[in-house]
This record gives sequence, structure tokens and C-alpha cells, in this order.
Amino acid sequence: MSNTTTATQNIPERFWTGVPGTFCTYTASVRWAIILQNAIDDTAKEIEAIEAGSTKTSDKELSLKQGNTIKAQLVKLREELTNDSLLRPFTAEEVAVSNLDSFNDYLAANKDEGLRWNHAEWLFTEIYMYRRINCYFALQSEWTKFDIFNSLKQSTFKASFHGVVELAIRYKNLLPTWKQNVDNKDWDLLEILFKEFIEISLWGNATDLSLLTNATLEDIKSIQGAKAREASESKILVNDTKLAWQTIVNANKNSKSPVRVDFILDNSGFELYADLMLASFLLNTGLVDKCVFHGKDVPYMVSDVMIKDLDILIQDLLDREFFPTGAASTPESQALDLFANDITDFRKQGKLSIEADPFWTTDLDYWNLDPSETKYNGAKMHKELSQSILVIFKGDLNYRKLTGDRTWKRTTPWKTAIGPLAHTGLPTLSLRTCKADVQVALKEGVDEELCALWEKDHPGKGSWWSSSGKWAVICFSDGQ
Ligand SMILES: O=P(O)(O)OC[C@H]1O[C@](O)(CO)[C@@H](O)[C@@H]1O
Ligand SMILES: [Mg+2]
Ligand SMILES: [Mn+2]
Repeated sequence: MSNTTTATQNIPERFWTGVPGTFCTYTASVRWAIILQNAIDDTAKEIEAIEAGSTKTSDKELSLKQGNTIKAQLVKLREELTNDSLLRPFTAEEVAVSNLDSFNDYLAANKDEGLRWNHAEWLFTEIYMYRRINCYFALQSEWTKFDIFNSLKQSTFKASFHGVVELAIRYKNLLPTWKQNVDNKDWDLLEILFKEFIEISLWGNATDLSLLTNATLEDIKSIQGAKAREASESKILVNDTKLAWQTIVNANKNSKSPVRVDFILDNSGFELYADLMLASFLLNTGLVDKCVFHGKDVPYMVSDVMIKDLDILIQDLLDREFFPTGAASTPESQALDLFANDITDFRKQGKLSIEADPFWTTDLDYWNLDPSETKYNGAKMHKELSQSILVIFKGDLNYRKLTGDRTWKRTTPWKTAIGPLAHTGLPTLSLRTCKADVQVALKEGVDEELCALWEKDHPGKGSWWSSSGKWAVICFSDGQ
């Protein structure tokens, strides 16, 4: 099978939909249909809101007409999926409104394979689905900017109230100590705090809308608090936090200035909030001079961050109806205001910025984050990230793209699994709660132990422990 990554011997195949017994196949045959149905239902709700006048539009009649077209197209897309149709190329009309060349090049290069929804590479097909959804909206003038996942992103963030307030108070209490450390660093203390905020950012990734389809408020609370993080320490199967810390210390001591850290973001809402906490620890302590966030240019994977989601998050934090912490004078309200205002100030000062290059929503894995990939912005992004002393990749999909979503032996060394990216000069850190089949960098025996443990309650599915979101990994590469 040819693809955009150079095929070399000893590199295992990617995960394919349709292969029995995998979480990949379960996702393609069960989860995608649910995600599409939710998109259909949410489009219908928006149409109703336009009809009722609660959503204002400049041209009501046209909005309604276009909305119904989109809804019908989504229904057909769902049928394509359930009928296991061939994966069609994007049309010229679609290509004109979105960056889709990599998808069509891939489909053309593999046209003899008879790629279908349930017989194709998981990574490609899943991204292809989100891009197909997006095209329907992008093509309708009144709906171009509409984010079909917005209401779900917002309601889940609202349900994160408890975790949000707890972290804001932690921030407010720590801020004086952080500021004392700008000129006079207590390195041991900072290392302890770094570890804490790395874990906050890591477990922030457990709040995932595509997996938490039926989560209750209690479920969400149970994974977001400090107690939950403490209890989860033993669930971090690979922990390279120390190596990442050393990278930051070295950059400081060698006064390589300005020190910049990049975040390849994953989900909006609580995870983005947790990432902002980590970034503000780095900025407030003077460990880092600038953080650059990378989000998505289209609605994607249900919950992924778009640039506007950062603005919405700040508004939510300041909105006492969204987060009902009472009068402006309560400690909770003050903590939320303080954090939101500090983030806004960082943005104004240029210490924090957010971008969304189309590279991040292509089907390409991160072996293409390489000077040699000049067609779809891989080289451009590599050059951009080269200004950074550490690039933090958040979440599961980024982990899949780092490892190529390949059927590696689970003890494969991290630097083998990330291919060329291990040697092109970028220090990288992956913070991932495990939500897919691909798994690498484990010590001998760990997989066997976890498979046996998971098998007890999930007969025949022991290896799916790595798709449960209950374990996590922190993997570092110095890029040398
Ligand atoms: O938001 P995250 O952590 O990237 O998770 C999304 C991932 O979860 C899944 O929905 C489930 O495995 C994958 O399709 C995708 O890789
Ligand atoms: Mg997700
Ligand atoms: Mn995501």
C-alpha cells in the first residue's frame, strides 16, 4: 500500500478498519455512526432555532434552505458509512473551499485498493470523515462559520464547573510564589510544580467529548479534581517528565532567549483550560518567555480547539451565569476573573498566541513534520516549531499521528515509533491519555499485565485497555 510517508522495511502497517477485534474497527462500525447522528440532530436543532428566531441570521429563508440541504447531505453521509461505500474523492467544489489536496492525492495513489469506510486506514478515514462533514457547512454561505460541535463543547465545559473552580483557586494561591521565582529561582520547588502542571494538562485530555458520549456530571467531576490526579499517578505508564524539565532548565541556564514553548493542542473546554494553566505556570515563573498554541482551522474530532474557542473560553470564565460562583467578591469569582484576565494580558503582551495552520487537519502523520515535506506545510511547520525549545503534543490523536497509528509492538522504543521526527532537531513531549489501539514505549511485561487485568471485566478485549482512557503516557524525545 503506497501512501504519503515513505514506505520502508520493518515499519509495520497502520491500523485498518474492518480488521476484527480492534477498537479501531469498533470505532468505524459503531462510534462514527453515533457521531454523525449527533451532527444531524444538532443541525436540526439549529434549524429549529433559526425558525423560532432564537438564532438570528441576516437572511432567514436562505439560512433555513441551506440548513436543510446540509442536513440531507449529512444523512446521506451516514448512509455511505453504514452501507460501507467506497471512499470518494473530494469534489472540485469542495476542494475550492478547503485544503483537501492531500486527501485526494492519497485516494488517487491508492485507487486500486478499493478503499471503503470499513476497509481503509483508520487514521486517514477518521480525518476524512470530519473533513467531509465540514465541507457541507463550508459550501453554504450562511453556515460557513457555523461550528457544528460548538454546543457540545460548551455544555461539557459548563459541566466542568467543579474542576474549573478548583484549578482557578490553586492558580490564585500559587501566583505570588510563582512571581517570587522570576528573579530568584528555587529550582527544586519549580520542578515539583512543573510535574503538577504537566499532570493537570495530561489528565485534562481525559475529558474527551468523542468518548464521553454519555458522561454524567459526576463522571466528569471524578476525573478532573486534584484527588483524582493523585490517585491516577500509578496509571502513567511511561513518565519522561524529568527529561522535559531538564530541557527547560537548560534553556534557562544557557539563557537562550527568548525561551519559547509550543503546544499542539487537542480539545477545547477543560483540556484547553488545563493547557492554559500549564502555559501560565511557565510564563508567570519566567521559565518561558512565550507560548505558542496551535489549534485547528475547521471543526474537527468533535472537541478540538479552534482559535475562536480560546476567546469563548475566556468569555465563559468571566460569565457568572455560565459559571455561577456568585457575586464578584466571592473567592471563586475572583479566582476565575484573575485567571481569565491574566490570560488576556498574556495575549496582549504577545506572550501567548494561537495559530491554526491547515497542516494540523490534513490526514498526514507527523513523520511528515519534516523539512522534506514541502507540499502540505510539513516543512513549514517544522521550521516554525524549530524556534521552540519544547513542542508539547496533546492528546490521543496527536499520539496516533506521532507514531503513524501503526501496529507497533507495544515495547517499541519511542524514538523508533516517531520515525524521522526523532532526529530533526525538535525536542518533543507527548501527553496522552490512551484512547486507541496503538501503544508503544512500554517496559517488557506491562502490556501483558494490563491485558490480563482488562480481560477480566472485558472478555475477549484485554488489549483494549489502551483505548479506555484510564491510562496515560508522557513521552519525550530530544530530537537529536
Ligand atoms: O481528543 P483526543 O485525545 O485526540 O482523542 C480523540 C481520539 O479518540 C478517539 O475518538 C477514540 O480513540 C480517536 O478516534 C481519536 O484519536
Ligand atoms: Mg476527542
Ligand atoms: Mn481531540
